[in-house]
Amino acid sequence: MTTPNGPAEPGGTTVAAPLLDVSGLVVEYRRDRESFRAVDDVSFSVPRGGCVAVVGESGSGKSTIARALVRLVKPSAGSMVFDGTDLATLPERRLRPLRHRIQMVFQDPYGSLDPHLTAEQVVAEPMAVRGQRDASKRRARAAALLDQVGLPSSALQRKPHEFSGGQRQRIGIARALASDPDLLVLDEATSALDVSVQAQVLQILADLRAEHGLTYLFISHNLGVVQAISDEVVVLRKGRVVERGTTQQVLSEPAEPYTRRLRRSALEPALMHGRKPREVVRAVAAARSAERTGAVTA
Ligand SMILES: Nc1ncnc2c1ncn2[C@@H]1O[C@H](COP(=O)(O)OP(=O)(O)OP(=O)(O)O)[C@@H](O)[C@H]1O
Repeated sequence: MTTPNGPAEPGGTTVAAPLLDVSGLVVEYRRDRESFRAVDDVSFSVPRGGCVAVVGESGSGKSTIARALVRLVKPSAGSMVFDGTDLATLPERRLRPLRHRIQMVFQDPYGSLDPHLTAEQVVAEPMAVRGQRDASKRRARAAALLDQVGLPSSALQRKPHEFSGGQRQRIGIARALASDPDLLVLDEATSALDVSVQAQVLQILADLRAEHGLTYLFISHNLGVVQAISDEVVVLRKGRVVERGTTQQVLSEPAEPYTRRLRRSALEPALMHGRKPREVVRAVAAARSAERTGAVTA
């Protein structure tokens, strides 16, 4: 028997269906007239309100999974069931009403913000697209969202080039929230930021998740950052999942040599459980700096 939330277990308890269930996903690109599998039989699921990280070296297929989810590329096999609907095979016209529910936040906020619009207009735009005709309501909500990501009201009339990288990323997050998404796909969303700013943005993301019950798919090559934000980790290598589990388990006792290598490059001293995002990110920075200067870290 199933319920709207998922199958009922014997004894009457309900197992909540994941918000996103990716199964046997294959994405191929054409290269030199041949087909190349960038994502090869990948399966994982993201619980409602959870944060699952996809980690792996450059070229392992992380962004391709994100692109497939918003159908910038079409999978050649497998399913991506989002809240009961398989996005992999859905015709475009049926996909359209779902699009606002999955929002991407990219690495380079500058490239994705219209330079001619003010911060307020950038954040208000998705509301107009979704049919909010009342400009004063759009403006009020944009101001509230920018406030939630820690930008002052004096920021409302400024244009993207007048902001720092971290502030621009906050605007990108506020804009994503303006669509009322269920799932945020964060593709290296903090990678371009310096460490203390990265910590602030991670803290904002953690707070927003707690407050709004948002669900995150967090794509990153940085295990320190992943440890700060995610509950579960999927480790990708050459398009295939090599390991998965809770963040604590995978990062503290990686089963695969590949994951151990990734972990070493993220610097083990920084892997300290139970710490707040900003503490972990600072520890990563301190360890990196110590490594550069040859100092020994505890
Ligand atoms: N449009 C494309 N056409 C052909 N090959 C592509 C295309 N986009 C990505 N690839 C290849 O697919 C593989 C996976 O790329 P992808 O960008 O998903 O990796 P990634 O793990 O996100 O890497 P990075 O961390 O460097 O962004 C790589 O070998 C890449 O060169």
